[in-house]
Amino acid sequence: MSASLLGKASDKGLLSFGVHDLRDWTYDRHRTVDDTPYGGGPGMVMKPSPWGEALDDVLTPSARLVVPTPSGRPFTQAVAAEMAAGDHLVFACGRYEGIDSRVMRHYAPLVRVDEVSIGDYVLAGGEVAVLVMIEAISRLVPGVLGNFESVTDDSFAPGRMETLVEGPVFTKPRDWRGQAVPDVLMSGHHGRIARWRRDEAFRRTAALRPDLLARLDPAGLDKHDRKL
Ligand SMILES: Nc1cc(-c2ccc3ccn(Cc4ccc(CN5CCCCC5)cc4)c3c2)n[nH]1
Repeated sequence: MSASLLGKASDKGLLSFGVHDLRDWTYDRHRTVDDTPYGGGPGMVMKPSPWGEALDDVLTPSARLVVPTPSGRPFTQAVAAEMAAGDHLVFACGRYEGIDSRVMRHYAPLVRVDEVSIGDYVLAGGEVAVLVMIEAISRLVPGVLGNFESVTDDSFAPGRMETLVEGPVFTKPRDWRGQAVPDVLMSGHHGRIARWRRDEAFRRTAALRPDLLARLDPAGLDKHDRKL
């Protein structure tokens, strides 16, 4: 029995994973996957032919091809939720300076192709970006997370803001190094606790992520509070 989140999901038959080695689709002695860029420039570019052979074997008509790249569409919670609704995701992990652009163009008429960035910084390849996306997507698949609670409310539907706007959290002991847990959380008054958490969440978000605040639906948050 696996201990990991994804291992458990796999054991439960909620998700299945396959990892493929691009070099299995090379046919030269050196198993070449890269070459110099046309037009010059730094580094190497991944050849289109191994990718074409591999993706012809791995893709299915209902698959969605996800290609991490520094300049792609931002990967957000909403994109994660969109991808979690699908039944087959194929992630193409590039290296070097990226994959020959003709590969994405070739598959665009056949399957949904998304070139996606996980942030405005440059990694050495797509693998770590894919791990980030797999974790963010998998936790939104029903049954994968044990505590899938309170996100069923439509104002907190997965992919909305429920995991991006949160207040401070506390657990035992009640006093730690001279800091006490806020009294309201000990009151047992769920209405007051919900309101305090919402206010703290807004306060933290205003301070750290004012850009998110603009997109928040206060009505939704209020509605959520009333539900508690
Ligand atoms: N969010 C995020 C995703 C990635 C990511 C994802 C996948 C791959 C595959 C390779 N790399 C490395 C790399 C390095 C530099 C460039 C830019 N370079 C400029 C000059 C002309 C050619 C292109 C592109 C790719 C990747 C990087 N980084 N950050």
